[in-house]
Amino acid sequence: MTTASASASGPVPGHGGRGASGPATVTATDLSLRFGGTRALDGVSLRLSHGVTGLLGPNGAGKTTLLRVLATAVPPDGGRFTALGHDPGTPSGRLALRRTLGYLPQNPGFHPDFTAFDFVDYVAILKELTDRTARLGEVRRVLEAVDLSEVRGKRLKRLSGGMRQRVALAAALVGDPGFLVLDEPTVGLDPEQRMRFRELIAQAGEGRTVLLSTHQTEDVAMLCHRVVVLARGRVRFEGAPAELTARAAGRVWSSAERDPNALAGWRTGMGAFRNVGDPPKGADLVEPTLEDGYLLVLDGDDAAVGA
Ligand SMILES: Nc1ncnc2c1ncn2[C@@H]1O[C@H](COP(=O)(O)OP(=O)(O)OP(=O)(O)O)[C@@H](O)[C@H]1O
Repeated sequence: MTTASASASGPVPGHGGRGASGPATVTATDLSLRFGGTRALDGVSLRLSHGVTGLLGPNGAGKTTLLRVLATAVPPDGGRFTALGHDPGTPSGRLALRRTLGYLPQNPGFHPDFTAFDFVDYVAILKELTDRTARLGEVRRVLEAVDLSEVRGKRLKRLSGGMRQRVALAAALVGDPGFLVLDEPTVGLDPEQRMRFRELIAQAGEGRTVLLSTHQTEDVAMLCHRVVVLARGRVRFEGAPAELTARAAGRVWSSAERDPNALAGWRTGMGAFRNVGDPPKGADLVEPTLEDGYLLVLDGDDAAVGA
């Protein structure tokens, strides 16, 4: 298995097999989970393979809940899934899966007085790396992989938000997991940090199954070989990013005023309105983006929230 040990500089790689879809490594069937009257997951079925799959969806779509289920943090009420050949429905399968899982939760819960090294070492201990020499070597390796060797002795409260996100990624990479679950890891990063982070995730996706939840359609366009769109606890789309973009072919147009018949419309930096939906006759059609396809896959209400 390739590890994420390359330098963090340079462009985001179009890593091997980006457009391909290999054999399924994670298969979920009809997953459901309710919180009181809320159906956070309402019959989610999907298949993941090696490489980075993006998970898009508006606020409250169920993304974090799905990631928590797949990371075995919470059991589903219904349905099942297998990951890397393990069935978390059984105690032994759950333990085996946890041993090969890397999870970057939405709020990693850092102890601010830990140094970067101590935090990752603490995670390594929790991940049962019992041989001290091997464990410390692994901590150094993952901190090097995310380009943080130089600040490993700094307390977390003294690191920037972007550095802390990289510490969280390093913690998720401990033990070379086969399945990496990342919940909005690029949130709050500035554009340069986001590019560096995307490269790290792309590297992590080589030879691994990575599921990445994000609100950034550019994250998906730049590093994912597959994309799943979730809304109201259901899968609305599963396929290649180019297929999602293609959904908007002939359905995006520019106009001087907002088109009231458009499903969604917004003013661009150039002052014109960009509309998605069913264009009127003679509309000034423009090239679609993945975001347009995403908005079209969500219907009216969801699109308003998801934009
Ligand atoms: N522990 C909980 N108790 C009650 N309701 C919950 C709980 N966790 C999630 N929910 C509800 O389940 C639904 C899905 O929430 P979830 O956090 O999975 O969405 P999300 O797509 O990750 O949203 P966001 O993009 O805002 O992070 C929401 O309606 C949320 O309020």
